[in-house]
Amino acid sequence: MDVMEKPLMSVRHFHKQFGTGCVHCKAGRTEDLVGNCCPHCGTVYACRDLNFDLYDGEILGVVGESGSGKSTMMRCLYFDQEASSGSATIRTYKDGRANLFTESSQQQRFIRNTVLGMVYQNPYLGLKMNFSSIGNIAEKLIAAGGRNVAQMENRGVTLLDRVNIPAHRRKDEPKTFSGGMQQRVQIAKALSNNPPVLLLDEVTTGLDLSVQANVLDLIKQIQRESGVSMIVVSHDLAVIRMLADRTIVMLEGRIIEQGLTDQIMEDPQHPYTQQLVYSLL
Ligand SMILES: Nc1ncnc2c1ncn2[C@@H]1O[C@H](COP(=O)(O)OP(=O)(O)OP(=O)(O)O)[C@@H](O)[C@H]1O
Repeated sequence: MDVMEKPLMSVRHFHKQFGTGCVHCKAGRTEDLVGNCCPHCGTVYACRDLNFDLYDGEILGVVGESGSGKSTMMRCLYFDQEASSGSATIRTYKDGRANLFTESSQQQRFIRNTVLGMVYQNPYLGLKMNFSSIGNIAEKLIAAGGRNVAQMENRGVTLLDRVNIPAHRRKDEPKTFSGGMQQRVQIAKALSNNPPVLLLDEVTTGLDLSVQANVLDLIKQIQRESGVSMIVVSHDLAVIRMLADRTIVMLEGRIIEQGLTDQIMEDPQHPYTQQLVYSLL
């Protein structure tokens, strides 16, 4: 990555809270909260003033303990939840001039179908379990305006082959697949419209170690071959170390450290990051 290049995606002052806040916590200042929560009104400040960039062809890792706000950030970036404030822009969408968070729901649907791909930890969120695998891919292609059945079928075959789903299982429903296979179908579906940005939220959590390694290898290989930029969330620093060029460390809704993954591994600055890194040794 050239540090002078223009980011593909930029997130600025992104904030997400659950609850309206009260006189004690209105500003969401750290000193008024217990962890990420106001002890007076119970408002949760899940993401606070997050600022980061994603560059072309890079994998950006987001690591942090359970409850640090990682999934909330991903859900807001994919419009599953509404951001409370802040902005997200993507250079390939309206020349990077539109705040994705404030676009109309129709435009957000368009962005989901053409600019972003999402792979959830829970494949039930990303797949229609009663559709065939190839049908899941066709669904996404149709949502983005695809109408030519033969072309969609070809695309589905190519993608399922790409993620190593055997040809004779293309017509099978993902509910009959193993966890690793379901994640691979999700990845194929997320890639179907060649989005410039892929979001992956704890995609290997809960899988056996060998299956996990297989999915991680696939992600790395896809990134190398297609050059798609990715944001990869995991509570597991080992996963992030394996995948990410740069890493963001989150704690209680805030970014406490960010930089090159190698640098963070070799010289963690924040005591929480130090703890994470030392626990790997
Ligand atoms: N719908 C909700 N209503 C209230 N609080 C919520 C809601 N969703 C998430 N939170 C809170 O927001 C904070 C961040 O949760 P989030 O799921 O983003 O964390 P995480 O880092 O992804 O952890 P995990 O990996 O365990 O999901 C937590 O304190 C959580 O309890």
